[in-house]
Amino acid sequence: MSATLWCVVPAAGRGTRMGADCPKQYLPLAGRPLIAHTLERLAAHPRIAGLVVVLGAKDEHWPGITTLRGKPVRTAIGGAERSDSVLAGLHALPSGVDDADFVLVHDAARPCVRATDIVRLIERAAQADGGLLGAPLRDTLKRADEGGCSLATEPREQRWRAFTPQMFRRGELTAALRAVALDGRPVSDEAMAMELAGFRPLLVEGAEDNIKVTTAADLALAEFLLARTA
Ligand SMILES: Nc1ccn([C@@H]2O[C@H](COP(=O)(O)OP(=O)(O)OP(=O)(O)O)[C@@H](O)[C@H]2O)c(=O)n1
Ligand SMILES: C[C@](O)(CO)[C@H](O)COP(=O)(O)O
Repeated sequence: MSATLWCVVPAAGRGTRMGADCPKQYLPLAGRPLIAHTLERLAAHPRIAGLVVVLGAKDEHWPGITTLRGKPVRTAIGGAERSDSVLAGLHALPSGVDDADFVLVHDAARPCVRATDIVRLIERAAQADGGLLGAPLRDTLKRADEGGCSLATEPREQRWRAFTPQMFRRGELTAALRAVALDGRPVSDEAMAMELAGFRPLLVEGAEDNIKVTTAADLALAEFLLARTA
């Protein structure tokens, strides 16, 4: 396996759940746009060769960088769904990234990812069909009715929360995402597309502070977490 991998960074979302006046990946966080923290962490990682950042079609915030920490930064234009954006990012990888090469996919909205978790994912998922960072559910899980009342308690055994990065071979992931796009089947992460294609991605436990910034409350938590690992 190559010593370094390229990373596709889906950053074409609108951040509707955040309810801000700009896409959440450009909101200020500890004095810089949220996306800057994520890209900095990825570009600084010794196992990452370069980045493909997937932008919204009318993204007026992107600063137009082409290198970061001496690593190449390419861009692509995303689509309506996150999976469309990831597929666009895979197409924008350099020709030197073969179909058999592993690539990483990491949400722009996850700025707190730990370098050690990325290493563990790369080392372990390369021994499998690829894999993803995640954490076993540790809280009781409830199924709610429309009124917000608890209907039942769901089993939490063998239930994990999926994070990113997720890591798969370029060719296999591209084919899996193309297949679900053709079927019009929504997938919420790369691993779901790979599962549907018959693969069994390895779940690699990572730190639960690898949060996805989705609502305003997450911004304050992300700021606290970034300060801890500054
Ligand atoms: N069509 C899309 C949708 C999402 N994303 C990216 O995928 C990551 C995770 O998605 P999410 O947290 O859902 O971001 P948004 O789609 O922007 O949020 P919302 O669902 O609240 O609009 C984010 O970095 C987002 O920018 C993307 O590249 N293309
Ligand atoms: C990919 C992901 O971050 C794994 O938890 C998640 O599925 C993204 O979902 P979203 O609804 O696009 O935020």
